[in-house]
Amino acid sequence: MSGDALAYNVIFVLGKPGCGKGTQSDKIVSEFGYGHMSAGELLRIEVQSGSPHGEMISQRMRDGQIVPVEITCSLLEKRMDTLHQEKGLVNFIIDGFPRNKDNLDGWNRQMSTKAIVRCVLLIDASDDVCAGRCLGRGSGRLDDNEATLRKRFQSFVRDTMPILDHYDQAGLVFKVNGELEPDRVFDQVRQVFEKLKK
Ligand SMILES: Nc1ncnc2c1ncn2[C@@H]1O[C@H](COP(=O)(O)OP(=O)(O)OP(=O)(O)O)[C@@H](O)[C@H]1O
Ligand SMILES: O=c1ccn([C@@H]2O[C@H](COP(=O)(O)O)[C@@H](O)[C@H]2O)c(=O)[nH]1
Repeated sequence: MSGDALAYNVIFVLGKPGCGKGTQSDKIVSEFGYGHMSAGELLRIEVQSGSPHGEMISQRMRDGQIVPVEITCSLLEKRMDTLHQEKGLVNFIIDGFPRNKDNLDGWNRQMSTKAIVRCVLLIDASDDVCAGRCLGRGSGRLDDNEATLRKRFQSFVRDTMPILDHYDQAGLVFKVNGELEPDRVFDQVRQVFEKLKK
C-alpha cells in the first residue's frame, strides 16, 4: 500500500482458545471475501521458518504466553500488504489479536494511519466446551494440552478481556454464541457483517 490514507478495514475476531475463531473466519472468507489472518498461525509459521526469534516465540507459545507485539504486528502488516498487493484486498479479519495491552498499544502505534478497526467479533463459549474442542481437534499443537490450555484460558480473562472492554466502550464489540453448531454460529456472524455493510 502506498500513501498514508486509512485504507484497510479490519475486523478482530476474539474468543477463548477453541471457541471457533478459525472455523468462523473461513466462513467469512467464503461468504464475504475478506482476507483472513490468524496471528497464532503466523507466529507458528515464523517459528518454522527458522526466524532468529523462533525459539523465544515457540517457548512463549508452549507456555501460553503472549509474544511481543513488534513481532506479531509486523507479521500481520506484512501479510495484509501482501494480500493487498496480490489480490487487491482492503478488508481483513484478524483472528486471535490483539491479546493484551501491549498488543493494543503496538497496533495503535504501528497501524493507526493504515487500518481502521470496524468491529470486534467475540465468539463466546465456556471453558469446558473450548477445552474439549482443543483437546479433540488432533492439531498436534504443543499448546493443545491441559496444562497449557489452563494458562491460555487464564490469559484470555486476565489479558484479553480488558481489550474487549476497551473496544466495547467504543461500541465496537459484537458477541455471538459459539456453542451452537458452526452454521448456526455463522447465522449470527452473518448478521454482524450485514450490519457493517450498511
Ligand atoms: N461451533 C462449533 N461446534 C463444534 N465444534 C466446533 C465449532 N467451531 C469449531 N469447532 C471445532 O473446534 C475446534 C477448534 O476450532 P477452531 O480451530 O476454529 O478454534 P479457534 O478459536 O480458532 O482455536 P485457537 O484459538 O486455539 O486457534 C476445531 O476442531 C473445530 O472444527
Ligand atoms: O497475537 C497473538 C496471537 C497468538 N499468540 C500466541 O500464540 C498462541 C496460540 O494462539 P491461537 O490464537 O490459539 O492460535 C497463544 O497462546 C500465544 O502464545 C500471541 O502471542 N499473540
